[in-house]
Amino acid sequence: MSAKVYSHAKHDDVANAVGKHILKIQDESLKSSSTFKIALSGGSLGKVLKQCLIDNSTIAPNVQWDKWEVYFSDERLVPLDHPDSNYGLFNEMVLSNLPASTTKPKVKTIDESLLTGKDGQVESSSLLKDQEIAKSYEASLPENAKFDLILLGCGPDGHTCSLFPEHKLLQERNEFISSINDSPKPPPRRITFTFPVLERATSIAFVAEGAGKAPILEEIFTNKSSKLPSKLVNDLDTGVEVLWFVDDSAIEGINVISSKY
Ligand SMILES: O=C1O[C@H](COP(=O)(O)O)[C@@H](O)[C@H](O)[C@H]1O
Repeated sequence: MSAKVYSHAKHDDVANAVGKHILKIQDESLKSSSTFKIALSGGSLGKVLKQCLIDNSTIAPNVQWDKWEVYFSDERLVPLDHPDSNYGLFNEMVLSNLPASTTKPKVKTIDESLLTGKDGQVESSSLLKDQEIAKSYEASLPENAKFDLILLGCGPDGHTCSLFPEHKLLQERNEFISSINDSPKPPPRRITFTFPVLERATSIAFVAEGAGKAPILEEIFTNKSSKLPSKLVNDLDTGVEVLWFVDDSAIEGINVISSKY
């Protein structure tokens, strides 16, 4: 299945399209399950999520928050209230803006207690500690690490989750969640979904906006032999649907077929 690209001129329309897709997969998933299992990313996605899930008066009332199980496709190994935390971003943008009467979703975060030493201070990097955090997060994943929807970002270097170009984690086949302590983008200590999790998903949706993303999108969509992590997601042949939600500036001048969602 090849990746489909949905492009809109304005940021608001991109956010609206992302929101419509989330509702579509939510509704389909809830026909056969009591919960909707979604994984989120950090970075620029936070703003998009606020716009579609909180501010959009057509979409917001149809989000069945009480049935959502929220995970993170990658997480930075920092306290949950640290500005670098992907959970922290989601909390700031979305959770903290939910009306008080709304039943909150179940949100699976890293076990923050594993970050700190006996004195309560965040411990400096330790491979074993980071592996323990990854194992503990893996234990909280849905059965068979199967997600209904995974929302991804694409960094200007083509990374997605915390899977970076040419990093050995691109080959990981034994773990669903791996730790990385040499992330080229700060902070260096993170945990991340691996390809076996991405392969099992029902739907994967990238969100990438701005002219700054155009050079990397050009490589992803026009260089057939590229091994960039986001391109490897496009190439998955496990039946997972892969969609891209972009603005026109992110694909300007690129030979890629796009439509409106
Ligand atoms: O470090 C990260 O970066 C990617 C891409 O972020 P963006 O701001 O360029 O959209 C993000 O998807 C990932 O979750 C995050 O940890």
